[in-house]
Amino acid sequence: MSNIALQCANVSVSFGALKAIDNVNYDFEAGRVYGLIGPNGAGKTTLLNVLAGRLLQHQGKVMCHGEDISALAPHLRARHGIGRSFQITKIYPEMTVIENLRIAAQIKHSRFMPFWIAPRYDRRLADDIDAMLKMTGLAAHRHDIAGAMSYGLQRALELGLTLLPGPRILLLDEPLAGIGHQEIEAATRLIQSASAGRTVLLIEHNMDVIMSLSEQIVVMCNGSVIAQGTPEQVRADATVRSVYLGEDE
Ligand SMILES: Nc1ncnc2c1ncn2[C@@H]1O[C@H](COP(=O)(O)OP(=O)(O)OP(=O)(O)O)[C@@H](O)[C@H]1O
Repeated sequence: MSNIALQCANVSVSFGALKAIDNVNYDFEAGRVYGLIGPNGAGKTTLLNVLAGRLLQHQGKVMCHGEDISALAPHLRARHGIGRSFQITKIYPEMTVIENLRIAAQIKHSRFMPFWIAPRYDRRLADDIDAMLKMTGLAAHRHDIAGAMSYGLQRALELGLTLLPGPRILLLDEPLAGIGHQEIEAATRLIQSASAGRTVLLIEHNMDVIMSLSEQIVVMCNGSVIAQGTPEQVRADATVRSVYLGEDE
């Protein structure tokens, strides 16, 4: 069986005259963490939207474990094990942490449950929620109103909501955006533990974080993949340095 989890085959996206994605071909191997970098407007979020099914108007194909998923909406891609988080936090701010997680757990187990199954069903929900509270470090905040917590904790909760259905493929769009300095380390550790055993595509502008978390870096510019390799290879790549890392380095 192929070890390719996600595949872009000749993917292009146009917004009017602008070619946001220009014939991208890329195979993402199962179980690896990929960092997607590139200057503003390079096409990173657009590519993630194509993979997540939020942008169905594209040319070319998206394959998941060899199956063509190009026409599938996001909730149907979720059934193929694809989970996605956003630049802007998507939680239920008026609810408590545990209420937020309960909704995600209920969606996960949303099959018809006869009443005699209910106690076992409830136990499964409770187990899933407990596991996620532990993983996200939110156990002590379980009864806090989500929207009143620090932004770092809100992002941890959002990642928990994304992880609860058990995705095998995680698409993370700037998971550290807006997080204060003091919370970056904990958030990075959480992403690292969430990545274990999964295929991950990560967009992140914090270079130290993305270089430390990713096994492979994919560099985009003007809608194309212009370089790829390990973080060390990409740091040393002359083209990447001139178009992207140049000024910072
Ligand atoms: N819905 C849209 N309509 C028109 N143009 C769009 C749309 N979405 C993205 N674009 C344009 O497509 C190009 C790629 O945008 P995209 O958001 O994918 O880049 P990015 O690499 O994620 O940038 P950033 O790092 O700033 O988030 C940009 O020029 C952007 O302005």
